[in-house]
Amino acid sequence: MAQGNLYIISAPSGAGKSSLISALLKDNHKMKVSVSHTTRSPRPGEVEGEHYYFVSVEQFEQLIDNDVFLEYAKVFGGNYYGTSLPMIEKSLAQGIDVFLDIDWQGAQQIREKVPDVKSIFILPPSLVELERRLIGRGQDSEEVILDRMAKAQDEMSHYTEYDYVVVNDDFEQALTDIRHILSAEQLKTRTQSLRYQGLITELLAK
Ligand SMILES: Nc1nc2c(ncn2[C@@H]2O[C@H](COP(=O)(O)OP(=O)(O)O)[C@@H](O)[C@H]2O)c(=O)[nH]1
Ligand SMILES: Nc1ncnc2c1ncn2[C@@H]1O[C@H](COP(=O)(O)OP(=O)(O)O)[C@@H](O)[C@H]1O
Repeated sequence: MAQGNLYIISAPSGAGKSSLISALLKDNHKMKVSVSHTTRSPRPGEVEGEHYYFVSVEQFEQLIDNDVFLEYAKVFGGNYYGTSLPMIEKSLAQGIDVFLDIDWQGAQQIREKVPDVKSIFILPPSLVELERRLIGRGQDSEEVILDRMAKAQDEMSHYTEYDYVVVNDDFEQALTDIRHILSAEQLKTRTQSLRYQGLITELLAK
């Protein structure tokens, strides 16, 4: 069976990553989003095991010692965020594409370990609009929003490390751009050779 593709999506907080990923999940496409572990507190409405696995610093450090993480980093407010390996491996082996919503530090670690990972960076149309979206989301205090805005330019300065860049101005357009990326990736020779192994053997038989 063909292996699923591993995708990284990064963006400054508020650029629209989660909204775009949720919309993609509704497409008729075999894909999953990896659920990370974090030491940050849940926001209202966030569900354990759906948005994150919420753990203490001690639990997170135990998981690091047990080599559970494919990557991990401290992202906001000194909180740990990490991607655990077992679920990803299982899904990819079942031919399911897996999306990682992670920051640039995690992306760098994964590129070292999984050279054929595909990465997409989402940019906001402006800093003013980014702040408007963070405020509009209504999930963070003023202090946290200031922290997220301060980190936004640091995150965005890494955009050249990614394979694709999508500007999330018009939501539907950004979604279409990502769908095109997924389609193109599925048509890559390496992926098609695995999917059509039988056909190719038949076509090339003497
Ligand atoms: N390295 C790494 N970053 C992560 C992971 N999970 C989430 N992040 C990143 O942590 C940042 C903050 O996430 P969060 O606090 O949920 O706020 P959000 O920006 O609104 O999604 C985002 O840039 C996420 O992409 C992870 O497992 N590893
Ligand atoms: N293209 C867009 N135009 C206007 N608002 C958007 C757009 N994309 C996302 N949003 C809104 O911006 C806010 C932040 O989006 P979210 O997906 O939570 O960002 P992230 O996951 O990158 O932090 C949400 O309220 C979302 O509905």
